[in-house]
Amino acid sequence: MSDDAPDTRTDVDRTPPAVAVVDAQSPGNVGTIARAMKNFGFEDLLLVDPPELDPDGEAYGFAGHAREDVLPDADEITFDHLAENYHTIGCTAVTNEDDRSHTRFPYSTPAALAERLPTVEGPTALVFGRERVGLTNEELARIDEICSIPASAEYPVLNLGQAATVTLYELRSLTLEETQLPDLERVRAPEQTIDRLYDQWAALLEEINHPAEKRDKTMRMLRRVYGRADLTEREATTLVGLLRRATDRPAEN
Ligand SMILES: C[S@@+](CC[C@H](N)C(=O)[O-])C[C@H]1O[C@@H](n2cnc3c(N)ncnc32)[C@H](O)[C@@H]1O
Repeated sequence: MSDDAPDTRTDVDRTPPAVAVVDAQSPGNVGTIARAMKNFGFEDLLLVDPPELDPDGEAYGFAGHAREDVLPDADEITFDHLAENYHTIGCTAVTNEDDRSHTRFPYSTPAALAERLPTVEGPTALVFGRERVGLTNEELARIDEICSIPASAEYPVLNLGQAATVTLYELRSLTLEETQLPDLERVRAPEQTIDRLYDQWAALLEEINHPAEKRDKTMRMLRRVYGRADLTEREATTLVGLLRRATDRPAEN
């Protein structure tokens, strides 16, 4: 963010949640999660009972640029330490059958969590479970709240790497002040350029002897079309140029 750009996010807690993975059975999953963390600005990876992470193996192979920091900086901790020192958010697929249990219910979606997490005090951790069996009921019972990704009712269980990636994407407002995407607002056509476009259209309607009684209606239609089109400056000036050439064109014999 540039120095003079207004920061509308001053109320956001700047400490993003840690990401904890419990008993990740495959090193590749740890690498995938580390990469997603780096993509979406998360830094603190906590590993409970991790597999061996060989620097020449799958974890580092899948981690992309996270092999430089997120992965080597990961902390190995116990589940007890996690439960006792963090506000824990257990990520798990929740289904209709879970609505009477206090283990997986109630839940927040990741999008709802992104809104509410800044109001939670102290260190927080998103907790992901094993690829094969997820988080056990005993582990879920010690977790403070549940987060579940809305997915197909027929098949709501994502694989571990996908679940972490979707969740971190939804929570990116907690970590990223800006993304790589160019600001569309900066390239949008200003009002003066759009006015020039309408002036050129009016000149063209005149040029082609569009019936006088239809001109207002036609101009209204054009304003609606361009209003929906959300033109960039470059698009609008190109159209102005083309219309000007059509208007200036000498009459054909
Ligand atoms: C392949 S799943 C585990 C499947 C296991 N049979 C279960 O039902 O939990 C691996 C991990 O991905 C995460 N996960 C998968 N689907 C999810 C969803 N819809 N919402 C939130 N987390 C999900 C959970 O952390 C889960 O422990």
